[in-house]
Amino acid sequence: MKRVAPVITIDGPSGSGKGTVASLLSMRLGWNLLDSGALYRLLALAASNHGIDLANEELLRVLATHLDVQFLPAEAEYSQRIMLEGEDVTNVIRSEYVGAGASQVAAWPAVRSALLLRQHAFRQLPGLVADGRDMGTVVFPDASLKIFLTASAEERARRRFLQLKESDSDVTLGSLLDDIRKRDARDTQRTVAPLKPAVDAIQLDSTVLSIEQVLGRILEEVAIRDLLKHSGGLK
Ligand SMILES: Nc1ncnc2c1ncn2[C@@H]1O[C@H](COP(=O)(O)OP(=O)(O)O)[C@@H](O)[C@H]1O
Ligand SMILES: Nc1ccn([C@H]2C[C@H](O)[C@@H](COP(=O)(O)OP(=O)(O)O)O2)c(=O)n1
Repeated sequence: MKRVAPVITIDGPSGSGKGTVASLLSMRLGWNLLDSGALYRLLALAASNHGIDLANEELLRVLATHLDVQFLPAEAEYSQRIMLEGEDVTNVIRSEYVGAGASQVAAWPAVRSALLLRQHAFRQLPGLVADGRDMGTVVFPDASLKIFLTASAEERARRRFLQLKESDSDVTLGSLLDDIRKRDARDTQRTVAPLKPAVDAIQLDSTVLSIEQVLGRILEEVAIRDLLKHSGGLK
């Protein structure tokens, strides 16, 4: 019988550390990585490039279906290179402007359905680490391990500020806290696939935990579930 690849999901609000931890975890396990938020970010950027209104659900659905994207394996320590229509947009899609657009396009049911198959295609042996908002609730409800990662809004804004201040001299801590609160509200209150912990998720508050401590907690759960039994141990 064909073995189905196991999945670990990491969901949570912006700045909780999902992307960093998912990327490190996928490298430690030697598993594939799905940064689902990048898909929504790419769609928002493509819409802006093609002059498509973020309120036009039908045009966004068509764009999502035909989105020309590539995720190239990490060359640097922990980042994939992300291409849109042949152009490297790895850094461009990380701006708060694109993040806010992503949160808007992500509220449309037709957009979410159009991106579902693409997300399932990342599920390949030996396993997948998937991060986002609805990985454990909607996209991979049968995941072997589900983590819901949080941190206080103030700590998440502080992290984002440290991350963005080098490349964007306009950002302030106050404006980022405001953006984070707006995005939290939109992502948790939408009708389809809202941000919420799966009933079987382990909740981790990273406010006072380091990245290594969060990774350590997740690796403990991986060991408890014996998730590496087919893939030859940690890298
Ligand atoms: N536990 C942590 N403690 C301190 N900084 C963190 C922690 N987790 C992540 N960070 C930093 O916070 C920023 C946002 O993390 P990221 O992984 O992009 O979050 P998310 O994907 O949840 O939005 C990054 O600069 C990252 O290095
Ligand atoms: N599985 C997902 C992933 C992201 N989204 C939406 C909601 C988020 O505000 C945007 C951007 O997601 P992303 O994970 O890249 O954002 P953060 O790194 O957490 O700030 O996309 C979603 O609706 N479902």
